[in-house]
Amino acid sequence: MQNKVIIITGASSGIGLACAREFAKRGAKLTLAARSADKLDEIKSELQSKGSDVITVKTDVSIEEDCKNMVDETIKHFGKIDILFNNAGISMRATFKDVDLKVIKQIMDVNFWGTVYSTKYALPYILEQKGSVVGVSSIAGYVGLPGRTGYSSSKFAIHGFLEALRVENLKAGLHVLIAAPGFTASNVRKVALTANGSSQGNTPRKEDKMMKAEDVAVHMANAIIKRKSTLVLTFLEGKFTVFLKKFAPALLRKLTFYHMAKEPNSPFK
Ligand SMILES: NC(=O)c1ccc[n+]([C@@H]2O[C@H](COP(=O)([O-])OP(=O)(O)OC[C@H]3O[C@@H](n4cnc5c(N)ncnc54)[C@H](O)[C@@H]3O)[C@@H](O)[C@H]2O)c1
Repeated sequence: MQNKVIIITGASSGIGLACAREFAKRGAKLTLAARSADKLDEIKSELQSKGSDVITVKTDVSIEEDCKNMVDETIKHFGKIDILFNNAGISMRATFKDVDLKVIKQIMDVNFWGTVYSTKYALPYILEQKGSVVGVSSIAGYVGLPGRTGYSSSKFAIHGFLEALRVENLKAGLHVLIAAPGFTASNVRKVALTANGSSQGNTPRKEDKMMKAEDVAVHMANAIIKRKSTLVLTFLEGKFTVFLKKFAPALLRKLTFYHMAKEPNSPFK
């Protein structure tokens, strides 16, 4: 990753922040994008004190103009883009029967449209470098998860978008990685949207029993360097789910239902 220019969306916490630290450690030059300028500036200072070349761009990825600006600022400072790491994302916790449709729309705007806008403006520069577009998906992008209709839809949509993009640019030398971490300790569950669009405010799972974002970041960096097409992390929630989806989908539906229904205050039983 030495001297590669990488844009990371959603770099202010969780997997995005851990990737910023990991990629910087490996010599990358970074554009850190998220909505909170203060948080980004703290991270920039930390990484700059270790000698990294880093800029921050306050960006709401659900706003097309912000994504264009993120790319323009990167080109202004670094002159090229090698890798776009589409990581910004939000989740939900409500059944479709109860959920306000604005919640589904908000999730699509951030997870799907954020990826589409960012990729649209960064792609011409990435093609010049024969670089990489990464989409941080989820196991919810392989199997529809109950209580997560909007989240699963957004991740399935990312898979379709990135798979098509990969084939379209086969001859141009573009690398596309679809990465699906399993449960990883982060803010994603705490800030997940409820039926009326408010934040859930707490996590229903034991975050300390999950993968660490720092470990996920090492796998992400290795998968980018090896130009892998997919990365599915963890056996039980990850590889096993993808295997069952292919060979025993009815069994997977039952296991998914009972596994997710066990969560405290699960919105479905
Ligand atoms: N943590 C997990 O268990 C897990 C599992 C699978 C996939 N993922 C995916 O990993 C990615 C990162 O999530 P995380 O777990 O680190 O959660 P997180 O909540 O800690 O991080 C999400 C990041 O996205 C940013 N973000 C949210 N909305 C944004 C917007 N409109 N514009 C710009 N930035 C925005 C947040 O500020 C934050 O920096 C997400 O796409 C998530 O779906 C997470």
